[in-house]
Amino acid sequence: MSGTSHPYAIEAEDLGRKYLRGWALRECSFRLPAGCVSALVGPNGAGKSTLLGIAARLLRPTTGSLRLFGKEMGDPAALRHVAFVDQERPLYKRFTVAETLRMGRELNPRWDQAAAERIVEAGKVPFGARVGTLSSGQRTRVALALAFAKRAELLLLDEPMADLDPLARHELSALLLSEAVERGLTVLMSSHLLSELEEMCDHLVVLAGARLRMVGHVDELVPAHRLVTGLADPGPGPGEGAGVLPAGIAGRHTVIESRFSGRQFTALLRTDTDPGDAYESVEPSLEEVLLGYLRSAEAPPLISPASRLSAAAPHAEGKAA
Ligand SMILES: Nc1ncnc2c1ncn2[C@@H]1O[C@H](COP(=O)(O)OP(=O)(O)OP(=O)(O)O)[C@@H](O)[C@H]1O
Repeated sequence: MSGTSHPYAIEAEDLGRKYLRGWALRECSFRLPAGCVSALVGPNGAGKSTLLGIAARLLRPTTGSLRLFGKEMGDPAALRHVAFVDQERPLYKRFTVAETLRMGRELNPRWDQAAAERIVEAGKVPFGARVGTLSSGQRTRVALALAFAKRAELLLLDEPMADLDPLARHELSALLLSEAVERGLTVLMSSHLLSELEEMCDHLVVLAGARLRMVGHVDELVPAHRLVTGLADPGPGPGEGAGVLPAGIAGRHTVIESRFSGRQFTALLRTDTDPGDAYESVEPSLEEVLLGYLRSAEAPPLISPASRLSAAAPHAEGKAA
């Protein structure tokens, strides 16, 4: 069972991190409900590791604040709830696997040695091997064993599956899901493998160009869209392209993305009304929605009502704008 009864694992308010080259993360405000398994998605350089690093308190934000289970980041109690698996898997290379687990046991009062050993054994990683001699997938497994055995309520995982083989991915994602259900564990994991995320995650945080593009439960995000095809209106003049979106589409719905092929258009719309019989309209897949938001930087972001800081919540109401 979760040791905290707070409804939100993460509440980020105007969170930003600036480097000399520019913003790595900017104006990031959202909240992540406790108990969800959330995919952190976005292109290379979008700001995913930066967000995870701030949440793990390895990076200081330049702007804004972040609460973990209602506790401000400066509160040492906040960090007890969190385990982080860094993209680089920083482990002591000279330690053996057994020594690494012993270190975990000594540093963490809620340490679950049996869980750590199970995860290591399932990958046939020798306990006597030095970490520096392990393959990258084996090191990932040891890092995940440390994170799981800490018995944290929030797991922050930076590309946890990237160097695991398909069997290990399957096994460890099943473990994540069962822990999430049994212990009310919250997971925020970055990945580029959408197919893998679709099976595992019930929630999405999408970043592009350092800004939030989409946040919410998959069940809320996908049905808020329609993928519409139909005949385009003629373009404004010769040489201006094949056509434009019909006024009934462009004027009545939020167009996330549109494409033209001959006289046909295909548009991803954010809408709760049917575009009408003149068009063919289907619910898009998660991948179609995600790619639409990632390709169209100018499309307005979608932060679901439950993921907005301004939504009704006893502790957040005072801060809502
Ligand atoms: N220490 C740093 N100094 C300067 N710029 C940095 C630093 N760390 C990150 N950045 C920049 O911040 C931006 C966001 O980087 P970040 O690592 O958060 O992206 P990411 O979404 O995790 O990317 P990837 O999918 O490639 O891992 C990038 O443009 C990156 O170059």
